[in-house]
Parts: sequence; C-alpha cells; structure tokens
Amino acid sequence: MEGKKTREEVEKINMIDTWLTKHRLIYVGATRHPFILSIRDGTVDLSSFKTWLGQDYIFVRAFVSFVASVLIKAWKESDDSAGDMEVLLGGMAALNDEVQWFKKEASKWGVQLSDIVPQKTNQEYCRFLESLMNSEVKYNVAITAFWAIEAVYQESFAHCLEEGTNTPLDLQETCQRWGNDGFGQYCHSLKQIVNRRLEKASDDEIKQAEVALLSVLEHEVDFWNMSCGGA
Ligand SMILES: Cc1ncc(CNC=O)c(N)n1
Repeated sequence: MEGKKTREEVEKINMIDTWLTKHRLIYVGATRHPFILSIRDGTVDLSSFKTWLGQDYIFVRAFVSFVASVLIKAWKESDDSAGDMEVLLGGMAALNDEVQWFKKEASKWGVQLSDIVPQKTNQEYCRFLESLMNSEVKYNVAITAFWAIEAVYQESFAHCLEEGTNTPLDLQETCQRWGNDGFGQYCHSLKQIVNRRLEKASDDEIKQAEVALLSVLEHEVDFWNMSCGGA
C-alpha cells in the first residue's frame, strides 16, 4: 500500500529508539546509576566493586545459558536467521573470554569466587533469565531482552571511559571490557536485529518484548543497588 505511514508504522521502524524515548527515565536509571557514576568520578567504594565482581560472575554463568537458549530460538526461526546466529555465536565466544577474565580479576582483588553466595536480587535476575529460556517465549521477546542486558553494560561502562573522567586506573580494564568500541558495534548489531524483527512482529509480541525490556531495566537497577549494599 502506498501513501503516508501512520504513527504506529513510523514507530515500528525503530522500535528500540521509540521505547528508549518512552522509557527514558528508567533507562537513564540503569545506565547512569550512582555506582557507575562513582567509578567514573573515582569515588567508588572498593568493597562495592568487589561485591559487584563476585555477584556478576554468578550472573554471567546464568547469562551464558540464556544466550544459548536465544541461539536455539534463532535456529528454530524458519526464515533467514543465519546472520542472527553469527552475531549470537560471537557473543558466546566473548562470554568464554569473559568468564576467564572474571576469574583473573577476582584473584587480583582477592575475591574468592568459590565462596560467593548469590544475593536475593541476583537470584531474582537469574530466575527472570530462566523464565525467558522457556521454549514458549518467542525469539523476538528473548532477543529484545538480550539486547537490553548487553546495552546497559555497554552504555554504563563506556560512560566511565569518556574524556575527562576520573575512573581509577585499576578499574579501566573492567570498563574497557564492556565499554570498548567492538562491544559497542556488537550491541549495535543486536539492536538492528531487534528492530528488523519487531518491524514484522505482531502487536502482541511487540507488547511482550516491551515488557521484557522494562523487566531487564528494573533488574539492572536492582543489581547496581545490590552492589552498593542496598537490598
Ligand atoms: C547484571 C549484568 N548485566 C549485564 C551484563 C553484560 N553482559 C554480559 O556480560 C553483565 N555482565 N551483568
């Protein structure tokens, strides 16, 4: 059909940016959290950083399983998912490095990973990931959550590496892990996948994907709060 696009059609061309505008406050809450700002200005409490490090190592192991489940959903999509699978596989390869990096970083800071007990907030986030691994959950919904999880870390840590920040030298490697340009490119590829898929998705799936995005943002805020010693 020719002619002018409706507002809904225009919004669907870049669903993620539409949502980020709509949910700006919570997105900023997740990507400019006081914990991140304290890394950025050099006032970070090292015991908070160590808490984050140990808890995130546990989270990342659940996350690897989640990514595997997204990969399976991509493969089961009948149409052209080969490109999506390559991006996801690249993400998994990076996670392999990441798990090793956590072990190295933990020993550098004297954090005993085998002693870490997952906190309630972390357990709840991991349980949320597990709920998305259910085969009933649509690929479009899972890949939206996946993008959001990666994007929060990318935006947060890239913020600590900007010109004129006071990020402590011994935390810069951590910030580089998620704040580097390659990771930024990877998040951009994921965003394009999501936008391309959602453009053709049903209203019901789009609604579910939006709910998943908001849940991720809430869990990310809670995760930072937990690291700072709050709940
Ligand atoms: C709580 C949380 N959210 C996002 C990430 C980034 N993804 C993989 O590393 C992470 N490590 N931890």
